Amino acid sequence: MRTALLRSVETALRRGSSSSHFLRRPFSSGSLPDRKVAILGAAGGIGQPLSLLLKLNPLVSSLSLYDIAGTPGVAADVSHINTRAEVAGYAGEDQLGKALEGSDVVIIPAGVPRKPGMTRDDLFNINAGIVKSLATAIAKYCPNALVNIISNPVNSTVPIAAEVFKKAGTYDEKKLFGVTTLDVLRAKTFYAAKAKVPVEEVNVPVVGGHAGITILPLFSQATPASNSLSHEDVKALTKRTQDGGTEVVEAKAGKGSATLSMAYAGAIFAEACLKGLNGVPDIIECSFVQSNITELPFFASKVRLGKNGVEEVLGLGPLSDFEKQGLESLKSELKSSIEKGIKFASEN
Ligand SMILES: NC(=O)c1ccc[n+]([C@@H]2O[C@H](COP(=O)([O-])OP(=O)(O)OC[C@H]3O[C@@H](n4cnc5c(N)ncnc54)[C@H](O)[C@@H]3O)[C@@H](O)[C@H]2O)c1
Ligand SMILES: O=C(O)C[C@H](O)C(=O)O
Repeated sequence: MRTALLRSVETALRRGSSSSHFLRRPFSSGSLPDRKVAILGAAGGIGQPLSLLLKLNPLVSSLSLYDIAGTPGVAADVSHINTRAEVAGYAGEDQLGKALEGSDVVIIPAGVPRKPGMTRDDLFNINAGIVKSLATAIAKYCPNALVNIISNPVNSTVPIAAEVFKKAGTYDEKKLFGVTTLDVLRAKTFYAAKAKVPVEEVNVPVVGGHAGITILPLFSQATPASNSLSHEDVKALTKRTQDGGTEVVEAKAGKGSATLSMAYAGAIFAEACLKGLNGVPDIIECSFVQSNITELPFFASKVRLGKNGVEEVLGLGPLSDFEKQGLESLKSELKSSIEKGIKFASEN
């Protein structure tokens, strides 16, 4: 019974990952290297299911769960699952250093989520300070870790972390990522339903940023290609992908934003980082990173992950006229969100 359940979870997880090795070996770690993953905000709506998914991942040997409160309970709970990762819970700022020391990957889902009617930028006033203080601790305790930022507004929180690391003298642009994987999952899911193709075979790059029109799915590059989609269909799919987060926020009616799908997306992206660190070739995911593929200093696109983090930021590829227009329209909002983050980090 347990085996059958685990098998179906593994199969689902494997299908979701474009790099397709998710949880292939749930119980045997073989000769896998030791890898410590820290989750900051681990007691939250995303943090808890993300902790569970990483506890199931054989690439993780040590799972460090940090939050301002509640993590001893989450850690005790997931630690009873009989998989490789040793779990430790840390609560409160005085334990943050211990939580971070020796981490290979740090994932940050700490901070407040949206309520209906809010934009992601409305979270800036609270979350900017949270990300800044967590980035300061990362610079001190695990400056070589790959950092995966989930906390919104991602278009600003990633530049904030970059500034903090620059000030601390630890910045390595290859190691800082804004997690945009959920945009990709949404684009894949919505496209598969409309184009009537098997969802597990679909790939769609999503570029730009992570808020409203800055989220730009490139359906002209979707595979398998579909010639049954009209221009109106592509416009509607684009809009639904851009509004995917809001769809969940409204459905949750004040109880927060995407948590379960985000945990899954975060687990896929963290696994891609771990595989890259472990030397697995051809690991490609979309992420919001320092970039020179446009004139903007940070931009989401496909990136190749490797032993040092970002090995290569891949270009946009051929765009349809509609996508070219979308790209031009997103630039001013994305630019000002990036500048807002940089300004905050340099003034505070
Ligand atoms: N990148 C994305 O695609 C994406 C998707 C969904 C949600 N998000 C964002 O993720 C964030 C978290 O969402 P959630 O639903 O899990 O929220 P939540 O309120 O359920 O959980 C947030 C957790 O962060 C903790 N926290 C607050 N300050 C902290 C600090 N200084 N150090 C450590 N932990 C701290 C809280 O105690 C809480 O447990 C939000 O900003 C949300 O907008 C991003
Ligand atoms: O929409 C939100 O506020 C959360 C997240 O950014 C998402 O895309 O689900």
